[in-house]
Amino acid sequence: MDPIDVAGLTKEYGDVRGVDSLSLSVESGEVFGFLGPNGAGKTTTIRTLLGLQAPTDGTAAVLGADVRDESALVAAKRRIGYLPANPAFDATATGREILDLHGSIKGGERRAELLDLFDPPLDRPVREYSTGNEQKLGIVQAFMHDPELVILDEPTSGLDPLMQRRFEEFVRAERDRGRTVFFSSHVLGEVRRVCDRVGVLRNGRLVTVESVGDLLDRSGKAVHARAAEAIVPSDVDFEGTHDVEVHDGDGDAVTELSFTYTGEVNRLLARLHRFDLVDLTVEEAPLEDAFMRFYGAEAGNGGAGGDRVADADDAGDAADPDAVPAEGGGADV
Ligand SMILES: Nc1ncnc2c1ncn2[C@@H]1O[C@H](COP(=O)(O)OP(=O)(O)OP(=O)(O)O)[C@@H](O)[C@H]1O
Repeated sequence: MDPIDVAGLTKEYGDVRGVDSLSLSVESGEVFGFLGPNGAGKTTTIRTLLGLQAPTDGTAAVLGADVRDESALVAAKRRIGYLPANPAFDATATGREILDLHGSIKGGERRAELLDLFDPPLDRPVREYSTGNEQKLGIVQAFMHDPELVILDEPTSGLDPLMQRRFEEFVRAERDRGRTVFFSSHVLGEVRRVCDRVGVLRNGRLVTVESVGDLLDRSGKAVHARAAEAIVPSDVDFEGTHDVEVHDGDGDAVTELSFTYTGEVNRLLARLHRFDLVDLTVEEAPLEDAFMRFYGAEAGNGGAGGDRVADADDAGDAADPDAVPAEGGGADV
């Protein structure tokens, strides 16, 4: 049985369908990215997988435990790490107290190692934490009991670039240790760097599941060339070229040329060989282009230079029942 197995999962909030007939399997030892525009149903799916809300229809199982079977799920969650979208830790507790509590419930054999990597200020109360420090505490909390499966809702939101990269490296190393990681994201760069497969959700429905490699192949190459001769778009109208743009060049170039190419690079070079080129770059096309096709019109704009495809709508999750409680009880974290 796969670590995450979902079939026909539907979650309705009154008239609103948060997730609609979702079927998905996440395989052991893979990093699976869960993407979609704001309101697509990512958090709904994740909270349902953790048993924090009951499905309206369909089935879902994590590490073999049916999410409707409370005792099986409580047992399975000891082997699962979870980071909610907005971790609502007890604001009066220090980071150390929160980790102590979590450790007493689930264990904490990797706590020191994780604190070396992600170093929240442990002796300060969480109410004094910045968003990024709270997120770092959440990451330590999610991984410190060395879970087999880790489910993360936008794990890098609020992290600075150094910490984001550290997190990516850490997740890749976890995958290499055979761990399974499922996380939602709006950040295409991290998805490309870390994930083996991605699923894209839109309006509660899964629109695609594919490997990142296949997505990149389909996205093609971004080609930029500068030529010392006049070139018109029809000159590069050969198989595999898309979105050709031609501009007047400056300096030693007469023409600046750019297009997307989906095909074999050797064939491209053979075709370009006849031009008097002064410069040529062939690089991976931005993944945004592929994702925008799936996201559709309602998606936000990734923006120049950025790799977020839609801004996270931090609506808040203050009443998150999965937050580590302040004191006593709360075995089901
Ligand atoms: N508690 C709730 N009550 C009513 N509607 C809800 C509730 N939670 C989510 N929804 C609705 O369900 C749909 C899916 O929301 P969800 O939060 O799962 O999306 P998301 O993909 O996580 O979005 P984001 O990227 O903005 O975090 C949205 O239409 C949302 O308004």
